[in-house]
Amino acid sequence: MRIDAIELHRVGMPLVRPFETSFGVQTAREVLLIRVRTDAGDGWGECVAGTEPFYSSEYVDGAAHVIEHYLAPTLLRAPDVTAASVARQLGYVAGHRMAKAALEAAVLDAELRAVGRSFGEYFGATAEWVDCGVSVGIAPSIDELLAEVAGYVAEGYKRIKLKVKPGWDLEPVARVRELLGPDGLLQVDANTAYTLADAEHLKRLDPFDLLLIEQPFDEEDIASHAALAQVIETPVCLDESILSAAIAVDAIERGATSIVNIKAGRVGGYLEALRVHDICRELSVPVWCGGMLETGIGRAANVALAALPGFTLPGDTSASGRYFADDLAEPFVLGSGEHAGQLRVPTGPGTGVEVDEAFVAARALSPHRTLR
Ligand SMILES: O=C(O)CCC(=O)N[C@@H](C(=O)O)c1ccccc1
Repeated sequence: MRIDAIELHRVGMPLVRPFETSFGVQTAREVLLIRVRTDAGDGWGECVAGTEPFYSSEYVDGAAHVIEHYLAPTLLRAPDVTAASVARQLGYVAGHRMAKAALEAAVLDAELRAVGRSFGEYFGATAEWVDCGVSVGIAPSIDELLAEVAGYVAEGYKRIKLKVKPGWDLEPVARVRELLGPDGLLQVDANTAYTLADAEHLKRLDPFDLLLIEQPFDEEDIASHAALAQVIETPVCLDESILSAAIAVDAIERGATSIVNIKAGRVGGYLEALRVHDICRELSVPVWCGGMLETGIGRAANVALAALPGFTLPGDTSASGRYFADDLAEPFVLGSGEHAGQLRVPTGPGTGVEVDEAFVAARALSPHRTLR
């Protein structure tokens, strides 16, 4: 395809409730959306970089800058661009995986819409519905945490993930385990808030039969995660550390992770996410789909990804209403009956969602940029 223009849209989306993690509190998403205009039609992609460089080194202003000054000009100059060529064409720029992923996703959306294929069909999805978990932030009090969790259980979510940090871990986990009962699926996410010195403390989570403990240590400290895995029963799962399929293999082979959280934006795009899925499947390592508070664009793509056979654990593919009162596309709503706690995999061309351009314009934080 020839890319004629690349649009950058900055949209403000308030969260239905504050979302607190070990690295801060979010009350809104400032999301960068990409629309590519090609000779085969348009496509939308979503950049998962947050407003601040706290989850990773990427942040939305940086992503917009590197797209405007490096990545978009390269694709606009190229005589032919396909989703499969984007990573190679942009490889001369180091890092900036979330920015690259947004462009690749937009190109993939345009490419697949042009031939009437869905993301799910292109990825090799084997399910029509995916099991959904939900991520629960650090709460002002235990009672407020329990009320929020009870609400999600009532909505049918298949798995609860609690954000933890030093001082907010054992008691919240104990109380939520009590609320869920012994069979409820429960896991925790530390977002690098601990160090190996906390190993004995983290071992005290073992009696609560957690599915996993996610990213307890610094994203570059693979060795400490391997050491922790030797002393605790709870399986260790990496998120921030896993930037590519190659790093996933290294972490798995070093015993640092026995379950992998896959986020397309973190690894540079959905095509690399497929490679992570495939290598984890070969190594018999379960994966699940992480979330970055995506709008309907990224949420649709994540649900399609989560429909692959290696995604055997419920992911953070929650209903749109978990985060947003209104979304830029038809909201994702949990199924009922036999599909309780599940989201249906979109079957329309590309992501399968139609972006409400009036919504995007109305929520624009600044005039959109059109690069040619
Ligand atoms: O369900 C979601 O989309 C959010 C899931 C979630 O907890 N995401 C966390 C994470 O550390 O994985 C996150 C949120 C915002 C920004 C970065 C990371």
